Amino acid sequence: MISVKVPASSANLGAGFDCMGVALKLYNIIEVEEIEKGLIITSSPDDPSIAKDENNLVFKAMKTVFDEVGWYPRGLRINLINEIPLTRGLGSSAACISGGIYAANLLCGGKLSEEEMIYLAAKMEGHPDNSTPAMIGGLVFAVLEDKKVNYIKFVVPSRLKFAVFIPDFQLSTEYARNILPKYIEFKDAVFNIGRAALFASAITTGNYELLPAATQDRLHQPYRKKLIPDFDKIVNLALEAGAKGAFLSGAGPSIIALVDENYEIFEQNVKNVLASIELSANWDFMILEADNSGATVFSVQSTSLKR
Ligand SMILES: Nc1ncnc2c1ncn2[C@@H]1O[C@H](COP(=O)(O)OP(=O)(O)OP(=O)(O)O)[C@@H](O)[C@H]1O
Ligand SMILES: N[C@@H](CCO)C(=O)O
Repeated sequence: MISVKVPASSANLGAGFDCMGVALKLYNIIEVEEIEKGLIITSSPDDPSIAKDENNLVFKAMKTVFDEVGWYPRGLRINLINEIPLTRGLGSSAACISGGIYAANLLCGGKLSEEEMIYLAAKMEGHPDNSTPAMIGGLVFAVLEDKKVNYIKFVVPSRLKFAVFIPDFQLSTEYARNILPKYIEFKDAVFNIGRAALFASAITTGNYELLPAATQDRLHQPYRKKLIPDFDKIVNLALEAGAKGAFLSGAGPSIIALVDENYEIFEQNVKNVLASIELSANWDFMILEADNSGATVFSVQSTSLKR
């Protein structure tokens, strides 16, 4: 059996719609083994929305690898241990896709290179901003091209923390993409490219004072925040508590605030305010660090049946 650990991820990071994302220290574990025949999928916690047949996202991701390399297991057992909340903007689908591809590649003897796995994952997800950090960790700037992903990985220092606000409702990426406009104004495109460039420079040089300006966005948040009634309240409380920027995580509904080494004061301030204000949803709150490793194997027993 092969056990793979794959991190959550937060995409967009403000202005970097579909091209910036960071892996976070919150994990799903994917255990896979070849069996004589059939497909057995188990999951804990067991969520009824997780398919237990060929429609399961981890299985689908594994199958893209088998199709690519032309090797198929006789049968397959998959066990999923899920820590990443589903459909909350924390890269649960990318973790399934990148983790599934990574595990399948191990099962078939490592026929694909890292670049090939990164490309397959981004193609399956449709954009590379969650799948690439889920695969290789770190904060990633990535663009999906015809046959490859062009990307740069930045190793995030532990000084930078990610305060994550997770509401008790789901918002599917598909729905949150469908409500975006087909066209945007030229000035809004200019607004975002300047901030995305500023974000890349600020984050890689450690100039965190620029982050509040660099995390502004006009491409997706103005539309998506209508689906998240508490959005402005959460962003404002995070900024007032000392965050260096706060924005929608991926397609939402979770919100992420960037915090530096003073995070303990920030955490206390946020907890006090969250307990005292009226919100329309219940919000979980946790402070995470970036994961700089991505998908990793943490146990390999006998991998496949003897042929
Ligand atoms: N552990 C899991 N096992 C199987 N399928 C999963 C699992 N986690 C997520 N999925 C699938 O992915 C879907 C959620 O993907 P979606 O892209 O909508 O949200 P997300 O990936 O959590 O958020 P975002 O892409 O904004 O970060 C679920 O409806 C389910 O089909
Ligand atoms: N960039 C993607 C991330 C969610 O998967 C979006 O915002 O729709």
